Amino acid sequence: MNMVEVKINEDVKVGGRNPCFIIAEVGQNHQGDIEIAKKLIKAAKDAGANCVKFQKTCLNEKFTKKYLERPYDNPNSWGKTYGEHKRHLEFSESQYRELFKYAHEVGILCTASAMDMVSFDFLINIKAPFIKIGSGDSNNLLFLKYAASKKVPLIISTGMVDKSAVKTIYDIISATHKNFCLLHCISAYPVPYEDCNLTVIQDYMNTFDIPIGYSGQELGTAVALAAVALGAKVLEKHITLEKTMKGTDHVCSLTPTEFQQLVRDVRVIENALGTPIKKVVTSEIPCIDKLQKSLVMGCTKNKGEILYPGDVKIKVAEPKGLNALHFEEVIYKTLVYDKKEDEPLNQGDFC
Ligand SMILES: CC(=O)N[C@H](C=O)[C@@H](O)[C@H](O)[C@H](O)COP(=O)(O)O
Ligand SMILES: C=C(OP(=O)(O)O)C(=O)O
Repeated sequence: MNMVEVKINEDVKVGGRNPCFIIAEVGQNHQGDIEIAKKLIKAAKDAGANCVKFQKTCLNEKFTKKYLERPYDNPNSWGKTYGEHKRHLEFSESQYRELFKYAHEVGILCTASAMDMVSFDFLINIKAPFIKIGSGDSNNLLFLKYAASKKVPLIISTGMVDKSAVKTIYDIISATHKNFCLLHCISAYPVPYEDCNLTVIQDYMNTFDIPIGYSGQELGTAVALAAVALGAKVLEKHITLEKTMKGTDHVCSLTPTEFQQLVRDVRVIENALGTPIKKVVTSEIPCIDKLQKSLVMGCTKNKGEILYPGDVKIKVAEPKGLNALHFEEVIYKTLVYDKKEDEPLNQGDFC
């Protein structure tokens, strides 16, 4: 496991031995409604997430005019064209300030993905603690260089590209600073389980000397939990008030209750990962006392007689004899006391 930490602010560090940093991705699940956005901030806080995240886009920077004008005719659309749809989902600068203020009052870190350079500057301006760069920019080398030059903490997703592009992302940012994490991500809504390729997390951990995480768009929490067990130090999952709401991402999002269960289970897993040193632990002592086998006499024998293999048995006994691991050491030794069948055999009973 690499021990490198990323410093989000004075109080929050990601990676190393720190608990997994869990991001509740609101994205555009707020339906363009600031009250829903606030409910989601509160839900993220109540669920135990470390951070709540939005998506900030300057539409003319991210999309071509023609793309914005194309019809967006589907059940998740908030307008006739893609531009109208996206405009409906975009909060203004003052709304962002209100949301950041609300998150501060609620007591949860709040940030957004910068979907373009203008939005990146905007987020720096409103003092986002770190900036997320989503998979939509994993091939945007110009943007990545720009982001690197600003030297703010970054969390970067790597959907839609292959490993060589991920190395390029790493090279671009690390040429300027190392205060960033890479997230394994597959960009499909939802991701079929067989496409999650979670073991990429381990490959990233072996390749890059920065914290590695996972941004999951698959259904449910099982894959995300496995990501943490594999070593993810950042975990991002979408959150929604209701999966049946209109919008592309709701279906692959977690409800507040599911998000709470995810956070709870992540913490259980982290606790349970423990140490790779196999040892007897204190909580096993009652079971050792009750059920661990030890050496006892297989038959009645007298002082001076030799203990042949069939004379020593391994049984659960009370009181206990020697740990059964010592079986070989006892065989062919001579008894120094008379012993009845089933009596424990202890150090000093033979020579
Ligand atoms: C790759 C990327 O940006 N993905 C984002 C993060 O996961 C998504 O939230 C998209 O913004 C969303 O799926 C777009 O949906 P529509 O096109 O219906 O507004
Ligand atoms: C697209 C985003 O993230 P990801 O690629 O991790 O889904 C995002 O944060 O806006």
